[in-house]
Amino acid sequence: MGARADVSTVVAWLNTHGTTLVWLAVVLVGVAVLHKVAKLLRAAGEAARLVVWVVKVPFLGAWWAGKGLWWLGRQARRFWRTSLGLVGAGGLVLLVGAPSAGVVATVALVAGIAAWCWWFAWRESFTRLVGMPARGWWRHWAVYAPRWGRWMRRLGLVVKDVISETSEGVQTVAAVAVPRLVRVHSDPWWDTLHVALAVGQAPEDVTAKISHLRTALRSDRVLVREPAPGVVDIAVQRRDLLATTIPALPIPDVAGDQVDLKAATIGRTEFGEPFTVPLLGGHLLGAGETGGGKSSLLWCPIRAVAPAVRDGLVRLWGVDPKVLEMAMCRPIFHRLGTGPIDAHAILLELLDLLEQRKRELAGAARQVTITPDTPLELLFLDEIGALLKYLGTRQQQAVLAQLLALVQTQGRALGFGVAAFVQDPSKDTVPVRDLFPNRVCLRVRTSSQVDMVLGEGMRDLGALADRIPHHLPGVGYVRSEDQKEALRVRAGHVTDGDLADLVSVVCPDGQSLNAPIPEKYLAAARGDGDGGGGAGRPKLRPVA
Ligand SMILES: Nc1ncnc2c1ncn2[C@@H]1O[C@H](COP(=O)(O)OP(=O)(O)OP(=O)(O)O)[C@@H](O)[C@H]1O
Repeated sequence: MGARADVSTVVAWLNTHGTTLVWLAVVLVGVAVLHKVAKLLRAAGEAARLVVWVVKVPFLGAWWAGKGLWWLGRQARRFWRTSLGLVGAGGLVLLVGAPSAGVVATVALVAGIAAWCWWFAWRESFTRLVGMPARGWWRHWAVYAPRWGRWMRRLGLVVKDVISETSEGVQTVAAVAVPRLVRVHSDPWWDTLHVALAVGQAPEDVTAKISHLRTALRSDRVLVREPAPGVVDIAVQRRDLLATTIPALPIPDVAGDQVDLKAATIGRTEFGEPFTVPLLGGHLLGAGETGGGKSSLLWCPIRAVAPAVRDGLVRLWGVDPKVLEMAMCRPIFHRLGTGPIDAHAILLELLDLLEQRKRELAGAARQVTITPDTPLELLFLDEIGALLKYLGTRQQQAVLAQLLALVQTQGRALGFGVAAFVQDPSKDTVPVRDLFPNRVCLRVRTSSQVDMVLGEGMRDLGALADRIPHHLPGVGYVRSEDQKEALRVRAGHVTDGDLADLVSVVCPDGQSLNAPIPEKYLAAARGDGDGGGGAGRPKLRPVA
């Protein structure tokens, strides 16, 4: 009775839940089937991937091989000398077989002897054709290339392709481009690194790192130039060409009309080239503290044009408040003065000549031709600061500055030039400073004085005139109208003997070219004349 009741209970339960059980079973079987199918598919996928790889590998191999060949081709083209050498050597080995050690040693010995003979007999051509390229190649690969990437990264001279950047500043960088060191040119004094900039860089980025480059390259002097768009030359000084005194250059043994008045050679640049200054068509300002060597900037240009002075194509006018310097060569000066009254009188006379030349040339020419009738009138002002700031009254100084500015602004095309020298180059001392297109900054006291002389930012570009040591008088930096960066230069050292030579060349028969300043101009300068015929020009009161 009890057992029958149990069975009927189970049947009743099954009647109620049978469908559910069937569905459960179906689901379980479904899951099992799916699991099986998934396993089968995975196995098939792996097999398929394998098939894909089997097909892909040859293509990938071909792709990488092609890429490698392309890279090799580019390297072979870039380093064509090395490539040709390797091909030649390889061809030789193929033709005659590998040489024995004895043959290699003999060839090396013969080549060494031949090179030595070449060097001994024709040093210049050997240096140019063998020495410098070999040194450049060696320094490229042994010195610069191994460190190049590291230096560029540390100096921040790389360009990053930033894909994204989080708010915390974390960047995702796809690639880093480093400026390419293309070639190194090397001579005994300088290495010049030709660098191709990366896209995203400007030459100014490199210029801004000059100080850092000096530290990295362990060099006293680094210059950056832009020979072509996207390319910079970084010149690294290895030895200083200006470390030893340069004797005064010989006075040119030529006729006066052969003298180049637009480029008088007065010394040497840091690259061993002639250091020239334009005397016709340009005014020159030389600044430097006491003992800086300003006298060489005075005498070297005069020595350079001495034959033209002798032949009457150049006339020298001088004002020297210190008296001693120019008096050494009084006979070669057309006029020579010492104080503000003399300076004033000389400027009045020059302005009269200038007016006269203006009248003669008006309508006939825009530029004077230098002849004995219309010579180059060169005015030298030693210690212009004394004339414009320290001597005389404020009014006298102001008038002198005004007259000088007139000569400077109107005289260039008419054949009038001014060369002035000063210890303190501030505007306060030399208000006409900006009227000198050519400037030389010898050793100065402060870094700000460098920019005063050479122009804004020139010290940052490497013109460290405030760091010129005391044992290098005559060394300075020059910036002329057509140069962006300042060049380091040294003027020749002019001794008393050289000055005596100068006088004997300019006045061979012993006759002096010097004449006193005409009284009418002196009277005008003192305030008791009519200004030398220069109506309307400012007059000076007598010096107290
Ligand atoms: N180019 C040069 N090379 C080597 N020595 C030089 C050169 N120029 C000048 N000197 C020497 O340096 C010293 C100072 O030179 P210099 O008298 O020209 O200085 P300075 O700038 O005119 O000074 P100051 O303003 O006090 O007259 C002198 O002994 C001179 O012989």
